[in-house]
Amino acid sequence: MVQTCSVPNCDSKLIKDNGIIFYRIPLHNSKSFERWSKALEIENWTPTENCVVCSKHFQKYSDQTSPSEVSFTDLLCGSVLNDSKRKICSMNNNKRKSNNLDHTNTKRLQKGIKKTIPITLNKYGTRNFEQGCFVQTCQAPKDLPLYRFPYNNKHLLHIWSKRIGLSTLYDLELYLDITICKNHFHEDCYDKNSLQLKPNAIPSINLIDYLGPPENCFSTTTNSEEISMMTSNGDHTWGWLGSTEQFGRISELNEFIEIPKSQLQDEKYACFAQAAHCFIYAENSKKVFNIYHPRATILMQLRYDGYFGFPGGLIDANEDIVNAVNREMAEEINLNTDLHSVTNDDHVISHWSEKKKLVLHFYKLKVTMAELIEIEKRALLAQDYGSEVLGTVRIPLYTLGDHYRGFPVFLKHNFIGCSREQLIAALSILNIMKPEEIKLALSANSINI
Ligand SMILES: O=c1[nH]cnc2c1ncn2[C@H]1C[C@H](O)[C@@H](COP(=O)(O)OP(=O)(O)O)O1
Repeated sequence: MVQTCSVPNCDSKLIKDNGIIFYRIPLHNSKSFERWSKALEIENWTPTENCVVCSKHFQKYSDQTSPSEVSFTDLLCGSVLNDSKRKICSMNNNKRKSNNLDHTNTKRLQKGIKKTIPITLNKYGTRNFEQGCFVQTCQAPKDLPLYRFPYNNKHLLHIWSKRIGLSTLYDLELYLDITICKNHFHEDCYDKNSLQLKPNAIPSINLIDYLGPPENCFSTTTNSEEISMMTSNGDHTWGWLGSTEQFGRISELNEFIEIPKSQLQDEKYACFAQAAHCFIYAENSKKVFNIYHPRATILMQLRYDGYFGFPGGLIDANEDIVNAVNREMAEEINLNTDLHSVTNDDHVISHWSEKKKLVLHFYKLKVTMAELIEIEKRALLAQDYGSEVLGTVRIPLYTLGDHYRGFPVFLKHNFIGCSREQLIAALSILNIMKPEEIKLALSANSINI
């Protein structure tokens, strides 16, 4: 059956070389969809995924020639409307009503967590998606055209995913909510006039996880190994999950640099993603096994990706840093923030990574030993316990007689982001350990035992 334009009384047909371009209806963006319906003066419209609108209904394209291959699934229609030069006929710029975006799916994808999550539906009964570029380090202007993920082509989808730093293929429905902007595609990838993506185009520019030539912007081969990794339910991803997510990748040596306190407000850091974490600790003089001086009791956590880290997380847009770290602690360890919360005065240190385009702030929260035990107990009931957080742990701050087991062994684990640097800095700044003790622990070697 030949695809026809969905607008009543329009008989345009999707036929190669007839000069008409077809656009998918933005079903997943309630704001755009509302504007389209109004502009096309169609009431009670319930189009399906296959419905399209032809270029006759767009001012710019009304008398232009389409590219010979029309791929109407690639260009996100909302972005056409966002561009003031290309407005849909008779469209008026109504004030936008806020819609009910569900950020959870995107966050899960960024984390690498495979989960079945309820999707919010907008008033049309279709899915909302978070408009914007999914590449976490993208600094391109927000109004660039956005492209949907090629979720009808698993091979291509897998390559897109890997190029933008998702190490595995997730539930296809999660990809429906996310888009990548034009900033990541070589100019050969799209038609200069229509901005439609060409078949097999893949992102190759301004990507943290792809450093190859930008010309490598079309998928040409079918790699059977890659295909065997593809799954729509994530069951065969063991060994891959969370291994290379952009922010979560293991850091390179000296990748994180301390930001002097006087420079924390610098414009330079404002465009980076920001996260804040917290060092919860209590003074403790009770000897371990009646032998070892514990110095203090400090909580870290085993994360879903196998790394150790501190409670905390990414700061949402327009969210205050201190509010963010308190919110994250409530989510991750069920901290009662009415009793315990950090303030600006609890700031310990901040770092940044130019490569990850990430700024990491670190705060302290001092409690009594009795309170710390309560915090540990409450953590088992946290919303994120068993998924993002696999448990809180105390750090062994003593060293056994072999000069290796204890704190030196703990430091040999894998730590997320700059949490190892944060731990070492806090121990020293808060006078929990002497610099020479820390140095000794860092240089201790298993050959001694
Ligand atoms: O404890 C930490 N110390 C320093 N950096 C950290 C720590 N934990 C995570 N990170 C880095 C690397 C992460 O990918 C980002 C985001 O943090 P995360 O806690 O995973 O964020 P959400 O809970 O997903 O918001 O910060």
